[in-house]
Amino acid sequence: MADRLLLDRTLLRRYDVTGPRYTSYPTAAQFTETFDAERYRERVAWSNDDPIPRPLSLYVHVPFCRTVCFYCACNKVITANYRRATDYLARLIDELDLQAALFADDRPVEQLHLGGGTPTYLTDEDLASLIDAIARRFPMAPPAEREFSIEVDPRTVDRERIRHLAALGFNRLSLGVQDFDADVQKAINRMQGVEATADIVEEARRQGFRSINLDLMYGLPLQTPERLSRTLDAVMTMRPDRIALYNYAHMPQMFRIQRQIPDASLPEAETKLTLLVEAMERLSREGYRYIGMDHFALPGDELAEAADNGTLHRNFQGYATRPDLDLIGLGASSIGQIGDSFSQNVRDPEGHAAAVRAGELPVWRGVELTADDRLRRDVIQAVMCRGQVDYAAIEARHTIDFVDYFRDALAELEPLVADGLLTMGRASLQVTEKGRFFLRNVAMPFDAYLAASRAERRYSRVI
Ligand SMILES: C=Cc1c2[nH]c(c1C)Cc1[nH]c(c(CCC(=O)O)c1C)Cc1[nH]c(c(C)c1CCC(=O)O)Cc1[nH]c(c(C)c1C=C)C2
Ligand SMILES: C[C@H]1O[C@@H](n2cnc3c(N)ncnc32)[C@H](O)[C@@H]1O
Ligand code: MET
Ligand code: SF4
Repeated sequence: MADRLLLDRTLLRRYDVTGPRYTSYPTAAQFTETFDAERYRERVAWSNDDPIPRPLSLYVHVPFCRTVCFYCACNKVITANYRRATDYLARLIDELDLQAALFADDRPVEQLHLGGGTPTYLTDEDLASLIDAIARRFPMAPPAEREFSIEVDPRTVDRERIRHLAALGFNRLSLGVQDFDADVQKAINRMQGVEATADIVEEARRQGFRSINLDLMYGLPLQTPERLSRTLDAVMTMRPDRIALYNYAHMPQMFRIQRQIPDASLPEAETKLTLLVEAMERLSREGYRYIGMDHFALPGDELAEAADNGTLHRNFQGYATRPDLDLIGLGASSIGQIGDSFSQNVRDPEGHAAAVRAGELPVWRGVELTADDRLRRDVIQAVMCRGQVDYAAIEARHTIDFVDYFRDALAELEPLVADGLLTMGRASLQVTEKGRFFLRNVAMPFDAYLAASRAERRYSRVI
């Protein structure tokens, strides 16, 4: 790998257009209500009939938080009333009953992810009963084959709680940090000490967690290159296996709470570029590999190895190392993927509760992939995960003539070739070192839905 990052500010400006993040294709914007609970049940039945039963991945959404962070774009409910969590947990168990009845019993749970909101809003006892409820209804893969991860708000846990999470079988952690500067923290309503965070990372290491991720953000109010640099000093003392560095998407018309962040407190476009470039250069100097999009990993981490081996995959959690698990989404707003279909639950906990109480799956919307969707998904995955598209491989899987089918897309990519972001041969296209930072710009011409959704301007910018 090049020891110097080829991040070019001119190119960053030129390619800062709006676009999806391709955690799925089609993206959630293409989900419709014609895909309902009935269709979901049908898809699960088909998936049970596959000759090789696919193992399962479970995502459980826990929407509660004690306090609100002003930047937050997640689906969450801020409450100090723990009864809401108790009630929600009971409804999750109702939903587990409905789901477990659909799946054949030769399909073990190999992956479990608790996300939010704040899963650690739940007490140790309630987290234990949630895991227990899952294990009573689904066969669990043997411990060595399990990947159990949880999003942890460091402000809600201590060393003892980390030991408890390890005892429950969790082997991966993702910690929210964002920025350690006190002024930035005040501006985002998230006070969080370096030492408490470092303690948690240390305890997680001691407990043998396989991978520890820290979430950081750039473009936050009052953030300066100096402040972000000091945050990175602190982060480097912890040396997490993975780092997610998200671009703060400020969309106050869509996320009301962001109105607490005055526009004037946000860094200007040029400063934001400096924040990104300097942070990326720093992470690179510190030995982190750039995986793609917002993700970095230390060499040794499974994500970095998958990137090297070309076995990386993209899913709703970002990048992943395993393909071909069927994903069951549980809880409000969660997304599932069964074979060639996606589905999403209703967004609000009340709607979720009403459905499962009535004995109905809380499916809100979804999509079944057409042959064209599957083809384009394959190409977009190749771009996002390997930075390379081998035409013959795609042709073999989808019986098309690549150059003929994607004539328009390839023409749209010509300017990117001219800018040195990719090379195009007769048999393949290849993203260059310089182009790695613009994966979604390379993927976008292959997206058949983009023209329409772009008109609605619903996506955040690349930088
Ligand atoms: C972990 C929580 C997050 C979820 N999404 C995001 C976070 C941090 C980030 C995010 N999601 C959206 C945007 C804006 C535009 C973009 O980059 O695509 C950002 C920064 C899209 C979005 N998320 C929700 C809504 C209503 C929208 C806009 C409409 C759309 O594009 O479909 C709410 C929402 N976010 C998350 C979930 C599970 C959820 C509820 C359905 C996760
Ligand atoms: C799950 C992670 O998503 C990130 N996150 C939360 N809200 C936003 C936003 N508006 N823009 C970008 N990233 C965000 C935080 O880093 C959090 O830890
Ligand atoms: N709520 C947790 C935190 O902020 C996890 C990331 S945000 C969904 O730390
Ligand atoms: S960032 Fe995490 S803790 Fe903060 S409001 Fe969003 S979900 Fe809750």
